[in-house]
Amino acid sequence: MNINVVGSGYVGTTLAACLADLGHDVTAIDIDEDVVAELNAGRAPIHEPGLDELVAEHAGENLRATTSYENVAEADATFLAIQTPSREDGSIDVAPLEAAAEMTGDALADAEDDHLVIVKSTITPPKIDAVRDAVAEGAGEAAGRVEVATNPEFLREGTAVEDFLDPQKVVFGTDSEWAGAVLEDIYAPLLADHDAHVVRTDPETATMIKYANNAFLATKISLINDLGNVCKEFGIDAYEVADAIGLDDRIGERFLRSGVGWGGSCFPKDVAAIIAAARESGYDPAVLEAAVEVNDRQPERLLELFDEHVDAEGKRVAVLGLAFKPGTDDTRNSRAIPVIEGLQERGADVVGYDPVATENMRDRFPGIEYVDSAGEALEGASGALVVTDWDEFGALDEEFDAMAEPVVVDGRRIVDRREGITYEGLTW
Ligand SMILES: NC(=O)c1ccc[n+]([C@@H]2O[C@H](COP(=O)([O-])OP(=O)(O)OC[C@H]3O[C@@H](n4cnc5c(N)ncnc54)[C@H](O)[C@@H]3O)[C@@H](O)[C@H]2O)c1
Ligand SMILES: O=c1ccn([C@@H]2O[C@H](COP(=O)(O)OP(=O)(O)O[C@H]3O[C@H](CO)[C@@H](O)[C@H](O)[C@H]3O)[C@@H](O)[C@H]2O)c(=O)[nH]1
Repeated sequence: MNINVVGSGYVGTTLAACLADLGHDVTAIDIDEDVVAELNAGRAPIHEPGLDELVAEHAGENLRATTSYENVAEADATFLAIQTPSREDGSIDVAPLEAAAEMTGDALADAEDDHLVIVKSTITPPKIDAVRDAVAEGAGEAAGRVEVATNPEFLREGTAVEDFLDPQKVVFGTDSEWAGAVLEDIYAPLLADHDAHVVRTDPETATMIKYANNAFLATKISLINDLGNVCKEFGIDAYEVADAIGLDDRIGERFLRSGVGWGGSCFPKDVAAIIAAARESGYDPAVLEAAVEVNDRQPERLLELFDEHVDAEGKRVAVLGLAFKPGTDDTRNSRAIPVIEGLQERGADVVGYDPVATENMRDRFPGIEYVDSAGEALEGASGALVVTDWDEFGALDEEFDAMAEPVVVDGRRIVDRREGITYEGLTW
């Protein structure tokens, strides 16, 4: 099929490259000229394992990028994978998505053929009408049928390609059999090879499934963090407890790693958005509000543990890990942000290290020192705070010997306790 993907960020690039890999003819549209140039040069504009290879394989063949909406109508369907950032009150800002929807609609004004516009972005159920209106405004009385569907995305950063190509479930939110059939056709090459569950529902329910999914997982982590904090009070290892409760398959072993909390572009934004949407409708989701509160407290707890060992004022302090999780260069809502802020408030000279996320963090904190290895960060440091569970931190050993004060406060249980360092885990 001939498919457009509007927006070439984390989701859009993965989607475009994977659809090309499934044999579709894909046009990626982005307003950012640099992103378009990267894609056309055969490089992924973001760091994601396996993505560079897919883009390199398909660019110039069945994957091309452009800043123009001119040929949108030539495709069978257009995915919208545009950012939906948080506003001050936690609700999502759909203005960029609406703008893209309107531009897509404009491009469909003269369309003779039917065209399905598919919202990949994460939006709360009440916002779907805004996208429908924006598309309809542009498309007007197009000769062909133009409809809006939702198809939320469940990929995780760091394993995006793998998750997209081997999903546990795909969710089709459609208003008509025709729209459902278009989505079935798009996903047919993928579903032929994988026994993923296919959930067929209406557009609003589909987006609620996405929010419920993320809210549940984020709350699961906050719950294990809350329990982990209790464990720490009692001198009990929260990981031993988590491993044991995870054996109960009603609980499940995954997403039970306690530590400095959840960050990233999705959990914080999505939990805030569903809370804001619920409140707007008159309901206060108390458990979700508590999940956010626990999450906000974890970085402060990490810093308080650090205070017990080191007076950071005027000292060089290492922050190991800047990305919100390993495997990505994404620093959006990384727990490293409140940790660095807390260290700065304490008057520390912060030195940060991350294998891939330095440049993104530099935009947020241009004034701190960044180094090229964990060893360099530890050299002369009075303490280290571990924020991201990159495997390489687990292999650190004699690097700790070069520290001025060998204190390690580990927010991810990745560093091994060893002789010569004072080791403190957040919940163990
Ligand atoms: N990042 C994830 O892991 C993930 C996973 C599932 C769902 N989501 C959701 O998917 C959506 C996109 O997230 P993302 O992380 O890929 O965002 P992103 O910010 O990385 O990418 C958005 C892209 O859209 C482009 N863009 C903005 N306006 C445009 C326009 N009018 N026309 C063309 N391009 C335009 C931007 O230049 C940017 O490249 C969000 O709603 C997010 O919540 C994200
Ligand atoms: O046991 C755990 C698991 C995760 N995390 C943290 O939780 C955050 C999110 O991790 P993860 O879910 O692996 O990454 P994301 O890429 O943010 O993926 C989530 O958000 C995406 C965007 O909506 C969804 O598509 C995915 O299904 C959902 O897992 C990170 O800060 C992790 O460090 C923990 O603290 N403990």
